Amino acid sequence: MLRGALRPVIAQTGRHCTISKPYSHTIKGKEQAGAIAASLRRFSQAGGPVTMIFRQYVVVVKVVVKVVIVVIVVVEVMVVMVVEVMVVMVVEVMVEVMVVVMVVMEVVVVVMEVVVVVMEVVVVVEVVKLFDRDSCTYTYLLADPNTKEAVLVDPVIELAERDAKLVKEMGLSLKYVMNTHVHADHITGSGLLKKLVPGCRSLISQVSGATADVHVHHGEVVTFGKQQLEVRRTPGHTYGCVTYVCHNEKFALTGDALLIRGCGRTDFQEGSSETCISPVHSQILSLPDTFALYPAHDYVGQTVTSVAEEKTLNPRLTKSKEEFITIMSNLGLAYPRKIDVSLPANKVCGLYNLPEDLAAKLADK
Ligand SMILES: N[C@@H](CCC(=O)N[C@@H](CSS)C(=O)NCC(=O)O)C(=O)O
Repeated sequence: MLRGALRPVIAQTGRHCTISKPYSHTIKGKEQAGAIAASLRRFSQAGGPVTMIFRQYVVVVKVVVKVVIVVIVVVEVMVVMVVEVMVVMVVEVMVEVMVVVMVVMEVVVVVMEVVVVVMEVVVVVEVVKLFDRDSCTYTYLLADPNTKEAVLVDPVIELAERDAKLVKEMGLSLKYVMNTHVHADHITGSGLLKKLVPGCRSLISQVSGATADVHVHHGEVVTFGKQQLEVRRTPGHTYGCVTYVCHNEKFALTGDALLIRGCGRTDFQEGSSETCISPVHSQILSLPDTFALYPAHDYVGQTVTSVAEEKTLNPRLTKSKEEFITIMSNLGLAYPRKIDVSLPANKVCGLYNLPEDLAAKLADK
């Protein structure tokens, strides 16, 4: 279609024909254009002043169109190439990033696996509970399974051989034989165990006033293998009472300062109901609720409690100081049967003024 292509035809008055306005026609194809051109040519030869420039005009338009098409094709090809190159580069970068992320994740997984294995191997403390039916005393054997180093807390002299046998059977290296306080109801096994298990050392708080190889103070840490027990003063039952806290494994050995649903009596050995309740709250019941609490005695068969339980259910320690003092002055407990032999013996790790059978046992070793 070449609509308007003849507009520039110049029309002037001729001899045979007058074209009074610009010729405007739609030409379809070369044949029609040729026919019109021929008729105009005849008209011109007849004297009509016609200038035919439409052919050139069509040629120019065709060339321009072809150039434009070529340019479009070239641009199209270039754009496709550039896009392809960019897509390839982006995909390559994404693949590389994903590879790096996967490598990092694998490293993190390996590190976490190592941490879990190390924690399993290092952090666990074996707690073995031993019981003396006569005095209702709990003795605790704590061991680091990694290094095999162990400590024995609150042993009873009559059962020292049982404890020494267990230590040997378990292949443990007994570092300390220790007490939470100077006991009034039984003679400690510390002295005899030092003989039965050579190399172990006796340990008690400085403020207890008892002799021992090692004296500890409030805030100090007792170590065995990779394990630690923090020493916390909890006076009240006796002046020298301490609690041993194992933060790693979230438990505490409370001695007689806190018993399950009760607490140690305060009517002898510099005991004091006035000073008892405050340290029990600040040093034991201030631990996280989930901490397990292991007492030195239980008279009704209970074995373990927790901070949460005792904070809410202990019938003595949940009371006000005044109510607590009243309760403690009315316990009506009988004087401990063995107090007269226990106290002097325990002042020297169970090595003084022993009953005949125990003295003989000790002499044999
Ligand atoms: N009957 C026992 C002694 C019982 C006793 O008095 N236990 C003490 C801890 S050992 S000194 C205690 O504090 N008890 C508190 C309680 O509420 O029971 C014996 O004769 O050995």
